Amino acid sequence: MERITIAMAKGRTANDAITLLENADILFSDFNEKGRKLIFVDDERQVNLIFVKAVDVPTYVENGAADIGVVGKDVMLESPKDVYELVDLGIGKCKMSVAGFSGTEISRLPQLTVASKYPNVTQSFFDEKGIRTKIIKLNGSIELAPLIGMADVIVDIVETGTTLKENGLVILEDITDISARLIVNKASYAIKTERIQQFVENVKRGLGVCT
Ligand SMILES: Nc1ncnc2c1ncn2[C@@H]1O[C@H](COP(=O)(O)OP(=O)(O)OP(=O)(O)O)[C@@H](O)[C@H]1O
Ligand SMILES: O=P(O)(O)OC[C@H]1O[C@H](OP(=O)(O)OP(=O)(O)O)[C@H](O)[C@@H]1O
Repeated sequence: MERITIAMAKGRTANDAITLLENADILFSDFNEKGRKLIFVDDERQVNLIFVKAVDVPTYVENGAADIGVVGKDVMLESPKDVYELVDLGIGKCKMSVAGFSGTEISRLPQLTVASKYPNVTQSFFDEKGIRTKIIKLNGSIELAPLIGMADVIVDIVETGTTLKENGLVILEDITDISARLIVNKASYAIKTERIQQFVENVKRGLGVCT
């Protein structure tokens, strides 16, 4: 049997992703969410699991360092990669939204300053609306930007809405729903077709998705 390598993030989606693999009969008995181990090997089923930063998952898959990846749709939208996106895994559900102070009229401003971790998605979204923007790329604590006057609005992930609420912000417009996707390296899919198709079928069966 050919060995396959799966890349995923050891962040908030890791536990659900591990459960998905378990449902597909792939077990990493020594996995511990609090541990710092970055690579796990299942010799019986010929699967390696590597933990990388969420935004790097598609890079590992595109370059063939991993055959398969589990990654948020937000990451794929921001930096599209030349990979196959095969399954919506239905975990890591959240949405990407424009948020700001209640009553902010986006289209009234001559130029909108937007803070975001997602500058490319932000640019396309406002370009499509014909709204001129200045985009400030941040890597975290995005909700702070309107509070200190650095941006008029933000584009960020909203899950429970707690972060917005606790900072006195509201959703002004939703951009898109987000969930984790299973992505596959194109060459791996060509070379290890049966092995990868079998893996994908097992994952889908574990998800309860009809194939
Ligand atoms: N509340 C949330 N905030 C951010 N991402 C969320 C949330 N809920 C689900 N997600 C999904 O989980 C992924 C983020 O996972 P993770 O926490 O590992 O990455 P991260 O926020 O970039 O963390 P880090 O910068 O610490 O690596 C996102 O790409 C998104 O698809
Ligand atoms: O709607 P909620 O459930 O409150 O979740 C949304 C928040 O979670 C994420 O931040 P994260 O925890 O990744 O922190 P950071 O971006 O500030 O690093 C995201 O950027 C929002 O700030």
